[in-house]
Amino acid sequence: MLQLEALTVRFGGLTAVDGVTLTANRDEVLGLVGPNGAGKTTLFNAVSGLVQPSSGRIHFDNASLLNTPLHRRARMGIGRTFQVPQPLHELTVRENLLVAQRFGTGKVNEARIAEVLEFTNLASRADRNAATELALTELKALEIAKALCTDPKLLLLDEVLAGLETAGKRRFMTMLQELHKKFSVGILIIEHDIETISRLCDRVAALDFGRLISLGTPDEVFNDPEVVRSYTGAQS
Ligand SMILES: Nc1ncnc2c1ncn2[C@@H]1O[C@H](COP(=O)(O)OP(=O)(O)OP(=O)(O)O)[C@@H](O)[C@H]1O
Repeated sequence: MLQLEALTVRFGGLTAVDGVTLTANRDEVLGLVGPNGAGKTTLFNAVSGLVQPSSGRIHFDNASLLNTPLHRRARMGIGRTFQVPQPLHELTVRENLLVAQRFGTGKVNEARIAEVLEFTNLASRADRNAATELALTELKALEIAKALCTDPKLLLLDEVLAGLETAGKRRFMTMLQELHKKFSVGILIIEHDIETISRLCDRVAALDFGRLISLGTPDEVFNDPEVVRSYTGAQS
């Protein structure tokens, strides 16, 4: 579904993503890991259209994305969440979903919004102010809900579990597993916690200094000496 071919993103002299070739399929949960600054968010930004690649190709459902503006990519089925939840201030939870859906699909589908509110456990919070009246878990659920109501084929999740305590993390992981099946949406997730990635993901891609250094099952990748070296090197 998503195919990256030798994707490279440079910021001046810095190569943030360096020749990454990778495929993400609709029937899988694919984890993206790597030390801080490895290029994970930049790769997401290139796929969703926030940054322009310096070279390489991005295809989604066999169509090139290189000259495709942000809102068109959303309409093609690419949904994303951000590391820091970004609700629209002054608006309720439901209004946030309406705006996200309008942007992502060009129309409003109230039934889909009701289904998504129910699924993300936000139905009772639908008329609350999104910016001031939600707890962190609810804000994170809203990020997922905003992406889900655009009917995505692929969800890019940027550290959605960060900051949650263990029980909240577990509930959230279950929700992600369920939405993957119920809405048949592929997931590409950035996450630092190895246990979370191991439980959630079918495959893992590891980046270091922008390069793809390992790709395989969670076991294969986390036991790959180059991946171990990239993490221990980053900490020393
Ligand atoms: N807009 C930008 N301009 C200049 N440099 C940038 C920009 N965005 C990212 N970078 C640099 O590109 C590199 C990759 O950053 P990126 O945020 O993609 O890494 P990451 O793997 O997502 O890190 P983290 O796990 O800390 O979120 C870093 O060195 C970062 O400082």
